[in-house]
Amino acid sequence: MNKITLDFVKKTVIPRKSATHKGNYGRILIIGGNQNFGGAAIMSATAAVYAGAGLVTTATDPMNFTALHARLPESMVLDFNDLDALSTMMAKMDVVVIGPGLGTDAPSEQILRTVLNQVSENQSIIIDGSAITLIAAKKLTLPRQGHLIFTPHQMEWQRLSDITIANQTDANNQQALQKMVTQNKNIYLVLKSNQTKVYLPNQEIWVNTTGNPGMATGGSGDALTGILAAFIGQFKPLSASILAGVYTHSAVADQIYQEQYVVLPQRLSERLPYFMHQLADRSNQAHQLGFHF
Ligand SMILES: NC(=O)C1=CN([C@@H]2O[C@H](COP(=O)(O)OP(=O)(O)OC[C@H]3O[C@@H](n4cnc5c(N)ncnc54)[C@H](O)[C@@H]3O)[C@@H](O)[C@H]2O)[C@@H](O)CC1
Ligand SMILES: Nc1ncnc2c1ncn2[C@@H]1O[C@H](COP(=O)(O)OP(=O)(O)O)[C@@H](O)[C@H]1O
Ligand SMILES: [Mg+2]
Repeated sequence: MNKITLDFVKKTVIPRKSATHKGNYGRILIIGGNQNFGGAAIMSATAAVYAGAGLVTTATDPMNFTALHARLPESMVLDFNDLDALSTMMAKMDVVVIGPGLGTDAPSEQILRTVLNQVSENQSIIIDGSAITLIAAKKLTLPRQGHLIFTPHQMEWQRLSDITIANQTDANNQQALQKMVTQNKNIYLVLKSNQTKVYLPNQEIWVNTTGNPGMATGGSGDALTGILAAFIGQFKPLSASILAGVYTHSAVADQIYQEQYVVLPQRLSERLPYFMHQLADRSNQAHQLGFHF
């Protein structure tokens, strides 16, 4: 089993080049946040912005526009009920997150179907939360094109794979993935738990080495989706960006957990730019990230 370590992550999160602009660091679309779960979309978008995404647009229920603008003016907004506008926007995006707080009612399903139908070859789609629950419940067909990154927690993976949590062994999980590969051969599985594992299309399995129970609070997974989107939009190759994102999310949480009983996702996002600065700091030969601020 491969372990995601700090040295590995430092090879992926590299210093920025001078002759670049926001268009070089990923156009990200976050789709989620219905009238009950607006916070999920806001936490995902916040993490994406703080993890360095070049441009972030949040497609959500208009009820959330004011809160989102007030908390995160860096994000543009779109009414996710306007399916034509959503389709047009999808076509311009490098990375799409669908699911945080999307909900599972009929309008949510229409939004998800619209998005799955629009995925193009070079896009990466992070499929989380309600989107996973809906794909499982409605047996939706996966897009043939694009890179699909599923980020279920164990219960969501149970719904999608039909494997009970107790039986989610590597062998069983790989078998379920093989069935999904008949629909799309570029499927990545980030199976979240107290010991998150990442299953790559080349059959490698990577286990995360960071994380703590302070993260067991609503919104931690929403923040992960934003970090993954931002990393995929900025760094290469795709597999390394996913692994680095998983590590960074929990490594920042570990720093907070040294001082705080619970790791609030908003606090986690605030620290991302500091942590990434340290990761990319080539003068820091000691490879130590035990700083406090
Ligand atoms: N502030 C917000 O707006 C929030 C919205 N959320 C959204 O709410 C929707 C429903 O997601 P939920 O995950 O809350 O509900 P789910 O019903 O999908 O899953 C939660 C259930 O799974 C069980 N479970 C078993 N193993 C687990 C594991 N390893 N990690 C987490 N749960 C595990 C839990 O005990 C619980 O019964 C999603 O769209 C999600 O994005 C959540 O992210 C919470 C915060
Ligand atoms: N006890 C724990 N130890 C380590 N990581 C945890 C623990 N509990 C939760 N996490 C992490 O927090 C995140 C929770 O994701 P998720 O359940 O989707 O949250 P939400 O949907 O509320 O945002 C995952 O990244 C998971 O690995
Ligand atoms: Mg979740």
